[in-house]
Amino acid sequence: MASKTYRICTLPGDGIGPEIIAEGKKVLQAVGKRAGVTFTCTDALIGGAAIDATGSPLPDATLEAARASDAVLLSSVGGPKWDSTDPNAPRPEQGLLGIRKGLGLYTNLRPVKIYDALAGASTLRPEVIKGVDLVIVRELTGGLYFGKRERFYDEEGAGSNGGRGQRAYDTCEYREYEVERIARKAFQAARKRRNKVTSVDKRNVLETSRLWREVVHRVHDEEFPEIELEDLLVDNTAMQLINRPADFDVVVTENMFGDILSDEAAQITGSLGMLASASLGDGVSLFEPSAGSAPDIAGQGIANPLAQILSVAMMLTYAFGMDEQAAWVQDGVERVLDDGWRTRDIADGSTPADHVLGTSAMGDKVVEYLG
Ligand SMILES: NC(=O)c1ccc[n+]([C@@H]2O[C@H](COP(=O)([O-])OP(=O)(O)OC[C@H]3O[C@@H](n4cnc5c(N)ncnc54)[C@H](O)[C@@H]3O)[C@@H](O)[C@H]2O)c1
Ligand SMILES: CC(C)[C@H](C(=O)O)[C@@H](O)C(=O)O
Ligand SMILES: [Mg+2]
Repeated sequence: MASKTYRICTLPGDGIGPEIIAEGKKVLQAVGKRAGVTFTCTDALIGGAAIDATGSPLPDATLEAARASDAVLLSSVGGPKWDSTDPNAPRPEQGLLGIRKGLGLYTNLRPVKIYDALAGASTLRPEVIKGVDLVIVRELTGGLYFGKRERFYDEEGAGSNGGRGQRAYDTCEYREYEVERIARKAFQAARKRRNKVTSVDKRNVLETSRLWREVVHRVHDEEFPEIELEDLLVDNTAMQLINRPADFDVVVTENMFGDILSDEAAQITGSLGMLASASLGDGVSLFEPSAGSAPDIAGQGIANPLAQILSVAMMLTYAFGMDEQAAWVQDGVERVLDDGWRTRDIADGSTPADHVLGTSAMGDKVVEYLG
């Protein structure tokens, strides 16, 4: 009988993207071989690479290929090469936002977990980060990222240069159903974890936040009364994440707050290079590291591929229901770390030089330790 085949649309993107996605594919192929499943990976263009080749950060062909696949594995986009001063020039990040919107990926899960072996890599004291195991549930297709925006000249906009000056605005908008569905995802996630949700907003200032809090509470009271629900203002959350990170279980918040808080939470683990993410909607899902294209280390073969590899584990769980195989990957990563193998970003003074691996060698190591 022919083995089951899953078609994966792979998007290498820019900077370290092509280097780390190669390691994700390597691990995926090793899992497929052991599980008797075929994974076919087909690359498509996104971000700066797509701008260079086609003029668009998200060519139609890419969105079509993503829609026709069983899952999408993305790396990262962006870099100084495409940082134009022309506000109308295409930006790589538009490709990422476009595919999130195009696939209707309104839920972004960003798990943050401390690996015992990496406790020393964090800038926080070991007793503060002990037991940290939280997930940020970030709303991904609304808010400031997708609101009406404009930049224009007017009299009032003038700076010290006088005359007509520039003026710009972005708008933040949320509809009730958008808050409702992400709240539901957060409570459902909490049911499978420690039954606690922290909802983050800025209700003392923003109307969208007042709507957010109201709707989150309604969904809670009507559908998930057994879950513990805590409200926190976003500025306080930024502080509490550093102060008492182990107290958080599920943190649900709107798009922009989730972007900022997830980088902060990632740093609790010591490196952005460890944080995987899953973007889910009602159709094809997308899996990607939370970090960016790291232009400062691109092309050197030293980037940490573990977030990409852990994104593959999330893909196995969420897209294919292959929990057992996802655990092979997660356990493999954990044992690699337990045995002292590191990439440069998570190495410290006590790491022997022969245990500091490059990107590709780290991918090989995970394959060696699978399961
Ligand atoms: N999902 C995405 O595609 C995504 C996410 C964030 C930023 N970006 C884009 O990436 C570009 C660079 O942004 P930035 O420098 O602010 O953020 P970044 O996440 O690329 O890098 C921040 C720091 O973390 C380090 N880092 C990130 N990933 C790493 C890895 N895998 N291994 C080791 N170190 C790693 C980098 O070297 C850098 O010092 C920008 O164009 C930005 O828009 C893309
Ligand atoms: C690159 C950028 C558009 C993106 C975001 O802000 O969502 C990134 O920072 C992320 O966290 O995935
Ligand atoms: Mg971000």
